[in-house]
Amino acid sequence: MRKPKIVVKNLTKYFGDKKVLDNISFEVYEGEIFGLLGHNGAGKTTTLRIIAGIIENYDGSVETDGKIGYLPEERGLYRDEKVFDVLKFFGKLAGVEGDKLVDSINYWLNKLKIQQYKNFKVKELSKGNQQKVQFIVAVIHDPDILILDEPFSGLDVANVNLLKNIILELKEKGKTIILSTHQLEKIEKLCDRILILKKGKAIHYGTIENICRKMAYIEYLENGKIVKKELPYKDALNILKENLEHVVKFEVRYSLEELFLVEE
Ligand SMILES: Nc1ncnc2c1ncn2[C@@H]1O[C@H](COP(=O)(O)OP(=O)(O)OP(=O)(O)O)[C@@H](O)[C@H]1O
Repeated sequence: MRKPKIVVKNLTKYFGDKKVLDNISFEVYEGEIFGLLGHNGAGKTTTLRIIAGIIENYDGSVETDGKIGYLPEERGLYRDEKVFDVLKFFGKLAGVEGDKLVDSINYWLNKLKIQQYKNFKVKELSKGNQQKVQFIVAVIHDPDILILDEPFSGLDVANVNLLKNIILELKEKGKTIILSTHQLEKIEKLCDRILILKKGKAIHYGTIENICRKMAYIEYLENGKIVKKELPYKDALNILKENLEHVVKFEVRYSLEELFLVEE
């Protein structure tokens, strides 16, 4: 049995009269990357803020087991201070001291490829690099559970990949990661399981394979020309059988897109 590190049961949250979370339940296991998906306003940030302990007033129960690191959606750092000093400040706040803190800061600055900005003021950094500093704030105290609200927003492709690899490495180390995004293509290959929120309701919960329609991408030769198609798995399989010697490429894919984008 895998150990749950986050257990959310019947979570309901109102802001005034407005119900923004409606009876949400899910678990996140140790060593798992869990994705919260949904359009703007679906309730992702509210869910993460509750798990992080920032919002305390809600119905239902939320249990976490371990030290938490949190990357908020609204990034906020001391802009006039130097990167190193900001990290030292937040590290101390999170209970890390002395050489251990300095080592941790340097480790993460190198890892995120921003060591050269160590003595720059935060405001002198690009938005993407500021975001990396904020990410370091979330991991500086070596948390067991990492809560990342829209970690990829504002990053270019190279940095999205850099951060993805770091998240995968943290998972390998047994960390539990929950992240939110409204850009499903960013997490399709990253998350072990997902929860799709729609207007405060959980509409799908499980592995991407179970939630999504199984599709296939196929490339085959027809009359000397290459035909490229993405179609339902079963149909692709038929083409594969009929054109076995002409098939160049066959890949199984999962279409989250359709399901995610459907509006009532
Ligand atoms: N402090 C607040 N006071 C009142 N309403 C709020 C507050 N915080 C969030 N809401 C409302 O709750 C709903 C859910 O917001 P939330 O930020 O959780 O969604 P989200 O899925 O994270 O969206 P986004 O991708 O835009 O951040 C929205 O309708 C939002 O306007």
